[in-house]
Amino acid sequence: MKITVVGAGAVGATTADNIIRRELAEEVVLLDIKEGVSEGKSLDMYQTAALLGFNTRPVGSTNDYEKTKGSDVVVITSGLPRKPGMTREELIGINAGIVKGVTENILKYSPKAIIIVVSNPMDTMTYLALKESGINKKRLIGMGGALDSARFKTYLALAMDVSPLDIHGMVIGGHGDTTMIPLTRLATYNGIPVSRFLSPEQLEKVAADTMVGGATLTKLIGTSAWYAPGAATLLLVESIVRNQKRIVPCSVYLNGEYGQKDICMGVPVVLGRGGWEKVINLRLSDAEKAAFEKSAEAVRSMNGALTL
Ligand SMILES: NC(=O)C1=CN([C@@H]2O[C@H](COP(=O)(O)OP(=O)(O)OC[C@H]3O[C@@H](n4cnc5c(N)ncnc54)[C@H](O)[C@@H]3O)[C@@H](O)[C@H]2O)C=CC1
Ligand SMILES: O=C([O-])CC(=O)C(=O)O
Repeated sequence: MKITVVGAGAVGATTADNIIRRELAEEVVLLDIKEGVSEGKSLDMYQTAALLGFNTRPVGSTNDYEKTKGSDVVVITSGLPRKPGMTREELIGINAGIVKGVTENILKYSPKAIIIVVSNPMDTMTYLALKESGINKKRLIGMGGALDSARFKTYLALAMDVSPLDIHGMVIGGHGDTTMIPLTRLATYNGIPVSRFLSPEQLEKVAADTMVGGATLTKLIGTSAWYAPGAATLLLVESIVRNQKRIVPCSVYLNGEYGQKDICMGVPVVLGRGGWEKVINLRLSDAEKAAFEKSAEAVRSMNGALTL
């Protein structure tokens, strides 16, 4: 097994570090355009092997795609992160060019790779990568819902003062401050609806905090988050590589599912060795359906800004 992570910045390096610690591959290639950075970070990570006890080999590459040859899974994190006060959507101008170029280069050397897109605005970048590459839709997966769901569970756990491990919940829709849909009605505390423990006002606050989860961290840190994004990306990679068939909300190409066509946005999918293997159809309430439609409209209008 060989995995490549493009972009050795905050999210890319954290993702690679998580992957090597879990020994998900023999080799993990970290590629960046900045001279020496991916080589340096890979060597730094490898120096933890003797301390932490793993055998995966991280390899750095300054924009040399030959080194990525034959990768089974590729994670694309290259691109600008937002600054406080910005939306993810404002990154489209620069990141579209980066994601397009990176996808082309990756597929030249790893034509069979499963590609996970992290760069923002993620739903539109996933759509772009799919349209430009023409690869099988099941091999293109956008990471957003895994992170948003982790934030949702964290805020629920904090409000209830319980362990996040006992909370189940999902966020679907677009990965944007106003487009994500925390499914409060379906969230449970080990199978018990969370509405038994929190008031409607408390649940509304949890949902609102979840939606601006990324913006809150960007304001605090000065750039966007990386620990939870790196861990959420690991969840996708692990389910694929180990064929775990986990259900994870991911941005995938919809062709009629959830009433949407020709769009990538977040829905629960089963992840295994084939990529996203099937969409899980939730029975949404009328209000949730309306929120999904509104979210799709916003994502679609962002996609309209692409020159395909
Ligand atoms: N989908 C999600 O849930 C999340 C998405 N993101 C997005 O991920 C992206 C990366 O964020 P950070 O790692 O914090 O940014 P960063 O600035 O720390 O790292 C980005 C890296 O990409 C590299 N890069 C730029 N152009 C490249 C190219 N053509 N080829 C290879 N490498 C290139 C840069 O040199 C830099 O090292 C941003 O677009 C951010 O908005 C971040 C967190 C969560
Ligand atoms: O907030 C951002 O711009 C980065 C991101 O997508 C997230 O952390 O959810």
